[in-house]
Amino acid sequence: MKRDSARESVQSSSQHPEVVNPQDTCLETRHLCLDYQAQVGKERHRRRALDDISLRIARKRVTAFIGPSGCGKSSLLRTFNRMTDLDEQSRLSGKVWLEGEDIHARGVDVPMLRRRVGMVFQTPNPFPMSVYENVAFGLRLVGENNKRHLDDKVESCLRAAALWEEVKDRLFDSALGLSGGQQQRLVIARTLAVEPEVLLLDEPASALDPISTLKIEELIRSLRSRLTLVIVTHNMQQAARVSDATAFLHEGQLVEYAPTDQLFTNPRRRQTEDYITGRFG
Ligand SMILES: Nc1ncnc2c1ncn2[C@@H]1O[C@H](COP(=O)(O)OP(=O)(O)OP(=O)(O)O)[C@@H](O)[C@H]1O
Repeated sequence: MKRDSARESVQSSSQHPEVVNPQDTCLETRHLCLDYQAQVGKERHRRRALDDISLRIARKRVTAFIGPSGCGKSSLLRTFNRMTDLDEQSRLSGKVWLEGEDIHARGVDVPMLRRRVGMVFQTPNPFPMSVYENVAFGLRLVGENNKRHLDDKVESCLRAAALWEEVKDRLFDSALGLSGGQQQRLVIARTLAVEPEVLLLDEPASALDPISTLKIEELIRSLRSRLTLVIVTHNMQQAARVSDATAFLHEGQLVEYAPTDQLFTNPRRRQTEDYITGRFG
């Protein structure tokens, strides 16, 4: 399909009402573009990482972003808690709403936004302190020092992250002594402690062995009763296993967005089909 015609048809369906109803929407982007400065030899050029992305993310569901390397998956994820602000050279245009609130509106408290929209990265990054203190960290930061409350919260977050049984006898040991998979679940427990509404997961299992990966996938499924999850993954089987809706991106554009079973069994666009059948990417 010619790029222009593909783009036109994508844009005409870019609100994707069939995927997510307005009343079920947690996050929404409209005409979102992200440009950054690329260094080419001695010169700097503006490049586009996200090109006119409009989509809705359903509340208390798992949404996956898939696509070839460099297509903009992580950039899109990072716009949801304004992590893209950290690159002062990049420019964002368009809108992002969280529960109907414009996250770029004047006066938005960005640290509070990042509490509401937590993030977990590819490489587990526990703090160099005990398992207990990792989970209690965010709570202490907001002034919670009551030991009973902290104990209860640490336990409930470790249970929610499916880690309690494995660490209950070593709560005061260093978190750095846990396996990679346990560290990643600990990071998720730490993020849950401040009660985010959204959890962004950027390739959360790609550094883990298959059994740890399975545990993370089970955890993701179990957390959707509690919050909204958005996952970036290179692994299409993983997207198919864990997500309710999947967005396929290519060269910064949203090519197709559909319920996951539909996207993988009956993709509407040729580019999606080529990607999921391994013809490119
Ligand atoms: N601030 C930036 N500076 C330099 N390049 C950037 C910046 N932001 C995005 N890019 C580029 O934009 C493109 C999209 O990047 P992004 O990390 O979002 O892709 P991705 O789909 O997540 O890739 P991967 O699967 O390899 O992680 C890449 O070519 C990346 O190098």
